[in-house]
Amino acid sequence: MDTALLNEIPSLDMSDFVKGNSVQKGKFVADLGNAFNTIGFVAIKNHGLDETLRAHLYRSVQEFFSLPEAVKKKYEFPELFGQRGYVGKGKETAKGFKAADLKEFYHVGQPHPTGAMPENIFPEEVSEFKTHTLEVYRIFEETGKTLLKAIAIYLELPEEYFESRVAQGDSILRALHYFPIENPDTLEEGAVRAAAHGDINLITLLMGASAEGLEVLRRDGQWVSITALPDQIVVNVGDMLDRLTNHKLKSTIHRVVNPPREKMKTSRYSIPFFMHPRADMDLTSLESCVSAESPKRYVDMTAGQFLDERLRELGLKK
Ligand SMILES: O=C(O)CCC(=O)C(=O)O
Ligand SMILES: [Fe+2]
Repeated sequence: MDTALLNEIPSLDMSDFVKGNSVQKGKFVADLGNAFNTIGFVAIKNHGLDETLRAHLYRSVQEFFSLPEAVKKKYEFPELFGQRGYVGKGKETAKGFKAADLKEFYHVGQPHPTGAMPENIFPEEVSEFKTHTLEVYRIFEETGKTLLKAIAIYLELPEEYFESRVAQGDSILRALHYFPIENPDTLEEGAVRAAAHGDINLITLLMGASAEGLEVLRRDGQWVSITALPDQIVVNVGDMLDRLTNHKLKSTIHRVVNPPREKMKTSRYSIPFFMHPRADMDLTSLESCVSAESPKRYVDMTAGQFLDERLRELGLKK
């Protein structure tokens, strides 16, 4: 299967890996690796997050973003570099862009941090925000670990390779609100919901959003729209896994475009989970991924050093 130029991302069933026989498991590993080696994105079903919890989480998230600005700002702490709590409109600008993204978001991180990461902050006005976000965090941490096992096998590493590196890692659940665009004529030049970017982390797990808009940059330069079906999540490679594998697994550029004019005044909600390792994980490219045809591309760094660099580029850290 040549997945490089598909109009859609490949769709896989995680139960083939978790409960399947060795043939099904092997096929899952090969398909996942092949997709990550080409388009960098897959859709996954039987991922562990049930529909009721997803709906509840969206309800809590929408309730939070509907609060008055002054209340939301109580949860904004610039000294945490946007790593916990609320990050207001106009605060994050994609690497290499001038106009800030048209979004606001809320970050819930590792409930049991080991390194320098701060404790979580929860809004007291939304009674179930904490339980819903932490429950989804816990589930996606497990789903992420399962997928990293498949990735380890694909890379011919021990299946448990990532386990110690992501244990109590710095993953983040990001609840995003792309607010209504009241007057498209006064938008700053080039301002979009999320400008083209690669994710920082190892892998990203994205449950179905409330509206379309997500696009992925295919290797031939074409933007392809993707929508997760209700029973699927979208999973993509982030820059850290790209570095570790010397670009064998590809962190694919993606963006969220503004809606057509007649839908400008509607909100879009989306909730990605960014699977991060612990800050001390060494991202030096694996020797098996470096060769004469594929020379080493990246400077050696730990995950913590790389995150720090990226937070500065995003304008979240001075
Ligand atoms: O909102 C989406 O669908 C994607 C968001 C995204 O790419 C990100 O926050 O990194
Ligand atoms: Fe992203």
